[in-house]
Amino acid sequence: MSSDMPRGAVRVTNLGKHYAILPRPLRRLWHTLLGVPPDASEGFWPVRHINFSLQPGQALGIVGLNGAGKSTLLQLINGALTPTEGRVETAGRVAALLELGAGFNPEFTGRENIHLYAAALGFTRSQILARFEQIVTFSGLRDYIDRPVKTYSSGMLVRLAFSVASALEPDILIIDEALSVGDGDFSRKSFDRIAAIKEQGATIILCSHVLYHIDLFCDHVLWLHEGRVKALGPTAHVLSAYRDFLDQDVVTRDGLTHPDPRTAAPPKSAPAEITSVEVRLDGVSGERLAGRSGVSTLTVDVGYRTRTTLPPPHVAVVLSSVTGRILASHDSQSLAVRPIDGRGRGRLRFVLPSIPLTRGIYRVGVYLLCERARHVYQWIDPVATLELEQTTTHQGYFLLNGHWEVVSSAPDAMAK
Ligand SMILES: Nc1ncnc2c1ncn2[C@@H]1O[C@H](COP(=O)(O)OP(=O)(O)OP(=O)(O)O)[C@@H](O)[C@H]1O
Repeated sequence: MSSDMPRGAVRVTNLGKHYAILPRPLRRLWHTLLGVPPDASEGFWPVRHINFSLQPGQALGIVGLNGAGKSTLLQLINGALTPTEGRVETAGRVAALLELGAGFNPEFTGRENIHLYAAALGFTRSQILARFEQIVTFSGLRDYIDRPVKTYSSGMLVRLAFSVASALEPDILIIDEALSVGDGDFSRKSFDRIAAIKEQGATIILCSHVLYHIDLFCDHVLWLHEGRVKALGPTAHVLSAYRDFLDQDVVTRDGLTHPDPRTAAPPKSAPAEITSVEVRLDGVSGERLAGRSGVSTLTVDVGYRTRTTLPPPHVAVVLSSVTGRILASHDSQSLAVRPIDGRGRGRLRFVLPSIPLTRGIYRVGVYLLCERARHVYQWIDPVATLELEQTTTHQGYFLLNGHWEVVSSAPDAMAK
């Protein structure tokens, strides 16, 4: 905690964490018996030379491949890990949702853990009691609150951890991916709460492989690569560079990370799911469709089912290159009404006339989103591939909706 910083501010200076690796048993014995610290060459730095600062109310996204050091960095910021070099300064109350249930004592009940967690953040007993009902209600764990948390499923732990962390008016909220582990309905509520906490002026640090969420919530992004800062800056700039990197790396990366699993089944308790998709190009339906650039009409019909108690969801159609880079998307937020029948079923159609893409192969993906288009219930990407032919010589991905005009037929003055 630093006194010269306003509440919600974060300052990270030359931060690094070193882990010793002592592969040979004899050397391990030597270090253990004599207490000799290993030198820096005998190990590795999961993160090093990290510098950034956040003003109150800023939202920083952290991206990077698996093993890039994201979780290590978040744990250092939260104080769960001690830096080997450099320092972290924070001002105000820091709440973190790191690994599943981190910070909970497994032997204690949910109720006891809520009290412990809140007390550690500086709340008095009466302040905790005033918030207790709200925490339990939000978590949906009333029937389990007096059971030891070691009996909770991973989804239940996430619910409890998020409910506590977010109810305690944090000045700084740190979230590590964990929300994707919760079930669909809870994730949906959680994203609304993060948005509300952000609107109240808290600083947010969010690590996620789902770039859509980073794009939605964060104004700045830090891209970690092999423990070092590869880029740090406004979201649009850094995400664009990171997406380029993922595109180039698509072959070697495959299977190592999961920023774009091509098809995501909804969790078992998903409140909404895609029930049917039909993609047509000039009236012909299928998974591999041929058409004409600037001429053909793309139609995508999406059927979905949702709980009748929920507001109707949104649907988005995403067009990507063959490497998976998103070129354009269009969601149903422009539709004021999205009727669902008595069983929660609905169907929407997206129509794209004179498809404005140049010659090439493109993927069509379909996404089902919550009513505010924050939480993704399910996506299928690709659902179809388009192969477009073109008679003109225009280059790039998009056909520009422009035209040429003759300004003058006089000879070019420069030629004189
Ligand atoms: N306690 C530890 N001892 C030794 N190495 C560790 C320890 N914790 C993490 N590491 C290593 O540090 C590196 C960074 O791990 P970290 O979990 O921070 O990456 P990450 O970017 O969060 O990855 P992911 O996206 O898979 O969660 C990895 O190589 C990991 O194996």
